[in-house]
Amino acid sequence: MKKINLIGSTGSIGIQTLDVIRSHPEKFKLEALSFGRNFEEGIQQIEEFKPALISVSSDDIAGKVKKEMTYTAPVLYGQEGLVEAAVYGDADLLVNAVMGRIGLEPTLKAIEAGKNIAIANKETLVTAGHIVTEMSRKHGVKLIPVDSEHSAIDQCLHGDSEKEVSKLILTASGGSFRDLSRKELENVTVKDALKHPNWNMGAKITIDSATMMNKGLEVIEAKWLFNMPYEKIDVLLHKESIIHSMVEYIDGSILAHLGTPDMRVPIQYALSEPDRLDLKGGDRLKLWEVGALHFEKMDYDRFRCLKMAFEAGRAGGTAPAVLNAANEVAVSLFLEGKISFLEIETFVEKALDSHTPISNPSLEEVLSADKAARSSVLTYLN
Ligand SMILES: NC(=O)C1=CN([C@@H]2O[C@H](COP(=O)(O)OP(=O)(O)OC[C@H]3O[C@@H](n4cnc5c(N)ncnc54)[C@H](OP(=O)(O)O)[C@@H]3O)[C@@H](O)[C@H]2O)C=CC1
Ligand SMILES: CC(=O)[C@@H](O)[C@H](O)COP(=O)(O)O
Ligand SMILES: [Mn+2]
Repeated sequence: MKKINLIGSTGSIGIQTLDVIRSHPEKFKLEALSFGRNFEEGIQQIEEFKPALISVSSDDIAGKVKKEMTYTAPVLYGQEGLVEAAVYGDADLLVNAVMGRIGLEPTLKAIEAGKNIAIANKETLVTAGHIVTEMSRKHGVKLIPVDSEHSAIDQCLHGDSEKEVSKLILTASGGSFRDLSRKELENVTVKDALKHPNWNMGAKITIDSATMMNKGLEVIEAKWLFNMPYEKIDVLLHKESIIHSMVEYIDGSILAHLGTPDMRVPIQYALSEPDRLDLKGGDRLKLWEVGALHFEKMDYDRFRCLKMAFEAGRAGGTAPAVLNAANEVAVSLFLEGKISFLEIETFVEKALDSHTPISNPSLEEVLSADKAARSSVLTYLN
């Protein structure tokens, strides 16, 4: 029986993680659970899974939970509570399904506590990949990808040596606006941006897919998860999201991972690897129904966020933390209707232009670059 701590339980990845746990009660047990503000979803999860520790974003939500729950367990809140939920008890695995850089501290603390990490929270690896990977090596814990592309690559690699790999090929759907020109992007709405063609995900990552920043963050995530130089990471436009990613070997062979766009597949694999379990429910891929798969070379002028992410990744040091922090703030401003879609990339570009990266930064230097980038983006509003 694998014991699991889950942070971000009420989000898209969190809910699907609980679905996997629910469908294999003989394999998985939920120990601790953390969510933010979604009380309705959270209280149902608490009553169903009866975790031994709960954490929420604030004191007022914690009060509501304590009043409503029908058994006794500690209910913590805030950043401290989030960390406590991540490191709780003798869980074997932390599933990090929170959105954004807030996932960094619980990840580091869980690594120190010797927990393997199933990581959906890509912002953590983008912000401080060098620290997270170094600490996981030091403490002998595994970083198991949940992101569909990285799970696909992990499954293709199957432990193969880096030396035999010539390229990791990340596929990109193109997001909600893939067929629009840059001119047409000037007036797109939040509502339209939130309509991803293939995946049903949280709001922030759906906007990241539309700007192609998601793929940029994934390039940096791949660099850290697979210890690959940027020269060996490529992105290919593939509008069907059927091939989740590929690995090209030095002899020219390419291995690809295919499946329906269903995040329960990589989530379940991250929980059970190296074993595979039945996927209960969900469609099987019927290639005769799909008919044809399409591929296009990436246009870096059209998708400038992807270009910026490659540049920030290559610059290294604190640059990826600034890219991520500026993007988190810009996306939330867009979702609040305060800036236009194209201003997301303009704001991120400005934050990167005004930042001089520090190489091999400490955690404090990373967090201070992150904080400064968040404040500077707000000043671009006026
Ligand atoms: N969705 C997907 O299919 C994929 C997502 N990812 C990555 O996984 C991560 C999660 O994405 P997704 O599930 O879409 O995001 P969602 O926005 O759907 O969910 C985010 C979760 O984090 C919780 N949360 C937010 N703030 C806090 C806080 N202060 N304390 C505790 N919990 C908090 C939210 O709680 P609440 O809602 O209760 O406030 C929610 O449970 C992201 O990094 C994303 O890039 C990667 C691949 C695919
Ligand atoms: C499901 C998942 O992993 C997302 O990151 C997805 O890949 C988004 O798709 P695109 O960024 O390719 O549009
Ligand atoms: Mn992905």
